[in-house]
Amino acid sequence: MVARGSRDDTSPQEPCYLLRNMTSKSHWKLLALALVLVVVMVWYSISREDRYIEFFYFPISEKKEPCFQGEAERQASKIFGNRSREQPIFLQLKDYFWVKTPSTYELPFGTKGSEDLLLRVLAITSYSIPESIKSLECRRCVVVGNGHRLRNSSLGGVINKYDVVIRLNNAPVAGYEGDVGSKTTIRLFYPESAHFDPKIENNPDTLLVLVAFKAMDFHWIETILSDKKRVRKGFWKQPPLIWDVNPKQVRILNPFFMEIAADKLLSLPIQQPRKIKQKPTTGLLAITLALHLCDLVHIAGFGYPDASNKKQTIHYYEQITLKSMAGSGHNVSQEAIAIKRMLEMGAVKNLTYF
Ligand SMILES: CC(=O)N[C@H]1[C@H]([C@H](O)[C@H](O)CO)O[C@](OP(=O)(O)OC[C@H]2O[C@@H](n3ccc(N)nc3=O)[C@H](O)[C@@H]2O)(C(=O)O)C[C@@H]1O
Ligand SMILES: CC(=O)N[C@@H]1[C@@H](O)[C@H](O[C@@H]2O[C@H](CO)[C@H](O)[C@H](O)[C@H]2O)[C@@H](CO)O[C@H]1O
Repeated sequence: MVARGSRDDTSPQEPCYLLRNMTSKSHWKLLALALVLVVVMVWYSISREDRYIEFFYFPISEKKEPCFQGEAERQASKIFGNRSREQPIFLQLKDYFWVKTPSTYELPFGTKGSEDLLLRVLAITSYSIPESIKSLECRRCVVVGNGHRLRNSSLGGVINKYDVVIRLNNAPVAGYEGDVGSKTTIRLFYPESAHFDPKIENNPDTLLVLVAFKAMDFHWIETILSDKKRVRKGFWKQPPLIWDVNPKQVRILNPFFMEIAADKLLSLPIQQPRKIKQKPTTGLLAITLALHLCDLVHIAGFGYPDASNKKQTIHYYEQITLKSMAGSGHNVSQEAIAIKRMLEMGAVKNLTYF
């Protein structure tokens, strides 16, 4: 006989049994709900950490990638056509002084209307490709984007092994060597992005390549290099007033590369109404340049977070979000498509993920 009140003393019809049955059912429901909540929270935190699209990941190998002379050029001609073969990488004085090279477009896609200011800059800077690059049998290049994906990547050693390391804007090296390396062969910049100490963030022989967006950009570099009276107006952000660089290391990027990046990679109209000024990012421009300068092109640190990911920081070196880019004239989703296309066709390879 079982005593009253013990575990087995209720029959299914009794209210006590029903109550206990209900409680155990709601326990399961609660448990299931908690599980769903945990799954959602894990998924959310992973997606916030910017690690969720790992397509086209290119695992790093210790061996040097085989390099085939002319390979990037072959790929470039598929994307950009053959017209780019005759184009110099950097603008030359002779083309603006002895011959008045006509340009179809205004800056940033051409030099039309900015020739006089440009001439003054070309007279004090240089245009040659350094012997250290020219003499290479095969040019292995890496374009280092400023993306957050480089943070804690430990790619520094791998990046330093390339013959040519291309960096962008004010992306720092000092303090981030383990993730981004310390070698800088070429750095692309414009006045508003020149807020870096050229001596600390570059190597003694780094080429500083000006990407001109407006005639004032030529004027700024002239005042800096010739120590003339600085101009403060006409920039969307005050450029540095002192910038300690050797003019012989400064180059002016041929705006032709901006034109083909806009046209062939993003299908942007080159002649746009004054108000709508859409343009490729400096990173996409650098990839375009690399495909014309190098034999092998790898990229690292490219890729923006999803537009809905409002809190994800975009740079490896500072805490800013996609919001900072509103009004900058870039279409990052269109650029992602262009980069994926280049990855798929094997024109470039990615050291981070995309
Ligand atoms: C406020 C603003 O205008 N920001 C622009 C900044 C800013 O002017 C400079 O950093 C100087 O301070 O410059 C830009 O770009 P930014 O200097 O941020 O980055 C350089 C290039 O790296 C690639 N990138 C960056 C971050 C990220 N999450 N994914 C990436 O793929 C891009 O290809 C990018 O071009 C620029 O010049 O393109 C584009 C940005 O729009
Ligand atoms: C007309 C004008 O100066 N527009 C400015 C844009 O060029 C500038 O974009 C920035 O212009 C740069 C060139 O100067 C680069 O292209 C950079 O990628 C891009 O973000 C934005 C920045 O927030 O401010 C506007 O007022």
